[in-house]
Amino acid sequence: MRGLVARYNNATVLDGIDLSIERGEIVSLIGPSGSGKSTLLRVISGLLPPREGTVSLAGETINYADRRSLRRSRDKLAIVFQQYNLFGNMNVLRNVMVAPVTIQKRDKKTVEAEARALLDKVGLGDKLTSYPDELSGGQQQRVAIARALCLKPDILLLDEVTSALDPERVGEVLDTVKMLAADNMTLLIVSHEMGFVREVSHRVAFMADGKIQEMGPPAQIFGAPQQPRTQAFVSRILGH
Ligand SMILES: Nc1ncnc2c1ncn2[C@@H]1O[C@H](COP(=O)(O)OP(=O)(O)OP(=O)(O)O)[C@@H](O)[C@H]1O
Repeated sequence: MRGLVARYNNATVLDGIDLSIERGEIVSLIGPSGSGKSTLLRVISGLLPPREGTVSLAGETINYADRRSLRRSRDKLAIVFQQYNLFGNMNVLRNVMVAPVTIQKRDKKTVEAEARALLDKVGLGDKLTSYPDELSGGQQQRVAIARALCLKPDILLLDEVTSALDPERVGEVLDTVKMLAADNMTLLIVSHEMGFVREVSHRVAFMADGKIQEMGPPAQIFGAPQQPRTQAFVSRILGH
């Protein structure tokens, strides 16, 4: 990402974001409420077109005004939201299979085998025929993660995936993400779970006022932050 600027109406929410992520790298965005973390994920995934700047994925600059370019980028990146947005009228297996089969036009049998394997992996192999409203929030979120992975993205964007969960359900979803990390998945994570961020990230970016104020390995950001604003933020959260 280079020089990314985003605005809602006239309010500048991203104010020149430069960030590059290597294949297999796990980068987390932290920062105060309203600093633009979720907006950055929305811009990357094409939900909010950038006003300025560029995003390139595996060497190709995404043209957000061009549907074909956007389609190609959507084959390479997937996003999981705080609200899992599963299709209520489809069972778990169908939820995971529908986009690869209908949008990516992949072979149904192959997709089904992959979907079953992914659901097994996230611990839901016995829930294939359940409907979303028969599952807990944590289980639904794990289905949403399996659904995103079934698209075979190069990078997975995770937007506060545990924020809507009861505290006792947070751990199971974080464990699922840790499993992806162990598989060398490329991840861009927005999370308020600082212990998790510290454990799983290769680099952490501290955002405030629509800018990356400081970026470094977790040991730097949490242990020896360089910028006064990072210091203030970290000492406030560690104080809690
Ligand atoms: N749809 C929208 N319309 C107008 N303004 C918006 C919209 N979504 C977000 N904003 C504003 O953009 C700014 C950044 O919001 P964003 O959700 O990216 O912050 P965040 O860092 O993810 O915050 P949080 O940690 O609370 O989720 C905020 O000031 C917010 O009020």
